[in-house]
Amino acid sequence: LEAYISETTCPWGSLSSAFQQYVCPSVDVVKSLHYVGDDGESHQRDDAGDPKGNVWKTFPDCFGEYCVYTNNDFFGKGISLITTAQNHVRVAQIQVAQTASRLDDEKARIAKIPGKGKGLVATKAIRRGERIMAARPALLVHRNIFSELQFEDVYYLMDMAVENLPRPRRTSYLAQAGTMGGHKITDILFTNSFQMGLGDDDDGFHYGNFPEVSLLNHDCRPNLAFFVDKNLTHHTHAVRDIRLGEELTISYLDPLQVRSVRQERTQNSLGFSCGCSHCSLSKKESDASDGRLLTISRLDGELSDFNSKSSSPAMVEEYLALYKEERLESKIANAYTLAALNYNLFGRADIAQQYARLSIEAGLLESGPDAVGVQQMKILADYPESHWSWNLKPHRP
Ligand SMILES: C[S@@+](CC[C@H](N)C(=O)[O-])C[C@H]1O[C@@H](n2cnc3c(N)ncnc32)[C@H](O)[C@@H]1O
Repeated sequence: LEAYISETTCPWGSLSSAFQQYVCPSVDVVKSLHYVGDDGESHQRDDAGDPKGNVWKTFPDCFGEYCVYTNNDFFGKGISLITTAQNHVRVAQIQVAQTASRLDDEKARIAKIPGKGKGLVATKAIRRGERIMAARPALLVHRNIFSELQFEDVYYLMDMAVENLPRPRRTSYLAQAGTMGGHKITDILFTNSFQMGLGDDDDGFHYGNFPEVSLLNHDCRPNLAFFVDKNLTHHTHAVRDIRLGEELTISYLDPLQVRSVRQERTQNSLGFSCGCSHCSLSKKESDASDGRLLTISRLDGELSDFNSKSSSPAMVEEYLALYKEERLESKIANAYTLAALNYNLFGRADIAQQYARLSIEAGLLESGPDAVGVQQMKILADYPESHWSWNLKPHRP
């Protein structure tokens, strides 16, 4: 028995309605009203939608502070954690509808991508702002196990965590590529994980594995942005219009770095030689790109120094033009934030508001509605003249 519940409304009144429709759609959530317990019988959930009783299993073999915790029902598909008791409590307290991960099958299909293995390609034209996927983790692993435990103990915990997942979840975990070699289950984690925090402290740092997301290859100029929200859901949205047949990509690294640094990172930390179009530019084109990235970095420093005497509207416009020329749509929210703040410092409320709205739109795709930067730009967009930055450096053309 399942209930279909409409969830999510967009809180951002100041955005264009076309954009809101993409970023904050109303979604049908499948919420199961019954669950199958360990006894194999069907049981009813309580009013909050959670199964009665503790459905987390804790396994007796722990190493140091780290144990395996598995819940066959969490997020509708099951999850295993290798973590401390404190972090287990943090995850167990998350109250979300039991929605399974979803990839809109109408938007993408699996394809072989030359030089990259498998990947996802668009099966229809996709507009900027459209959601591609919302995915839930199969495995969360505390990062300290790799520095604090012996390798044999790490492998034992990894094997146990995956072995205990429900069969479909285990199968999708094992279907992911592992490209670094060594212990297969650990290799899969390193090839396909995202670093994420479960709290504000260092103890919250984990590697999260989302099998549905793992088919997305890397591009230094990707067409998707992603973020993981506080309920551990991984969201991917289009950051520009995408053509039918185009590969869907995310960036595994900071796209503002110059080519040699990006390539060093993919080769030495991620274990592959990047074959994306931006890394394949001729030396001349790549040198020009690196020059723009270095200028962006210099202008960023000037525009972030709110006492700087040299900042000007022309500098802001040059900075944004370089972002566009560099095709940095997947990481442009911060640039619009700096533009909004600087125009507000110059006492130009109208332009500051325009850039604050662009920053909110980009920020919703890059970091989600709860991000501090998005909240702050909302205040500036609505009340520029009450903002701390208002007219501190009046600029008269
Ligand atoms: C998360 S998986 C992506 C899906 C993978 N291609 C597959 O077949 O399952 C990451 C791996 O894909 C390959 N890959 C991703 N982006 C690439 C790129 N830009 N250039 C070359 N290989 C890439 C690398 O082998 C990398 O370790």
